[in-house]
Amino acid sequence: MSDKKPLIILAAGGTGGHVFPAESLAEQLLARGYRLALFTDKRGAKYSGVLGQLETRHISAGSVAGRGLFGKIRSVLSLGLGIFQAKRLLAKMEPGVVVGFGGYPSVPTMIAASLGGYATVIHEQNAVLGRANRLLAGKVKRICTSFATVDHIGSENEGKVIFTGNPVRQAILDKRQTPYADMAETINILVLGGSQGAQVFSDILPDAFSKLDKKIKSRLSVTQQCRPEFLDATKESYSTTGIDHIKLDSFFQDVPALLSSAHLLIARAGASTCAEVTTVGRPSILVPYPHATDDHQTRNAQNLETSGACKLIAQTELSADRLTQELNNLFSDPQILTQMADAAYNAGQPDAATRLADTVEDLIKVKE
Ligand SMILES: CC(=O)N[C@H]1[C@@H](OP(=O)(O)OP(=O)(O)OC[C@H]2O[C@@H](n3ccc(=O)[nH]c3=O)[C@H](O)[C@@H]2O)O[C@H](CO)[C@@H](O)[C@@H]1O
Repeated sequence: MSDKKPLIILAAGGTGGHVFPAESLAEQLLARGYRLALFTDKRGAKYSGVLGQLETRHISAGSVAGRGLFGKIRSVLSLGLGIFQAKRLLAKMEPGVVVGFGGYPSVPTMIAASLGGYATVIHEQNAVLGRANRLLAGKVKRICTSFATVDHIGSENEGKVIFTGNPVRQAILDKRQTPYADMAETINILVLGGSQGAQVFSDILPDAFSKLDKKIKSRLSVTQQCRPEFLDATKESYSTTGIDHIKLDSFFQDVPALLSSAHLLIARAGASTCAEVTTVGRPSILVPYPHATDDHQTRNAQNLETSGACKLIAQTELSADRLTQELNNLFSDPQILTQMADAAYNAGQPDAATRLADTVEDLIKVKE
């Protein structure tokens, strides 16, 4: 048998949520001496970081849920072409394992890989199996999950499930060592709305903060991500609140540092946000984006709520008064926040990338 380690193919593309875990796994596998290739669609052609350095093949892909009859026909044709392209490439490249990260760009490669009898793994970032992964679950060898409980896996697939967690970037992992800070003077509140920002936080938070008990309000320092089109209006709303320390931006580059110094995170419940707040171990109020596919953000947040790490407030129940009440309660007894911070830390999965890499490696060993 040759000493050369087998090639591993990563099938990923689309939004950051599907691409970040692929990046973390790539770093782990390269460090273990594996050769890697990336199969992605045209939109994923230009990745920075480690994925950008991999041998890359473009595979035709189309959303299975294409719109209208014409859209559906085009999607099916793109998918068919993608399966054909992937099948030929796989036969030529002979990978040891093929790993998919959800999203439609991964589907043709994963279908071709399972039809070809290759060892296959999918990783799911949310607490509900996404549509693409649902299509693949019955066909692959392993299903790696980011949460302890995940919907729509199907009882027939339970035996393949490995709870690895959702890998986060190294800068977030580095902050896991920083203890939750005492609120001696300033209370740092960080507000994040996912990668796009969330209008609801611009609409409600200035009012909610302005009504807080005076003793709490005078100590507040708020760092809030806003959608770019609401930056000016949000600034205006804060101008009458009497809160001196307000920092607004449409996207913060230093989330690891901001999260680490936060006493409370108020955020949407996207997969990476949930993974990051638990890795660092900070308490949170999560308001799931109500239109996420299959309401997966609510299920993500429920997983954290069950472990005592967050307070979940549905957007339909979110009002300035409700939030003021929650915040007054939380900040009047800092022990609650400390307990939530501990619970978040305990729910964190800092070894997610390692466990994902172990799962891939184990499949190679099984094959040998
Ligand atoms: C609206 C929507 O459907 N969002 C989905 C999208 O996540 P979406 O990308 O919206 O949200 P996530 O929470 O997964 O990721 C946000 C990322 O942006 C970073 N960040 C955020 C704000 C900022 O100012 N700076 C910054 O760096 C966060 O640290 C995090 O790493 O894909 C996820 C994974 O499938 C899903 O769980 C989400 O439901």
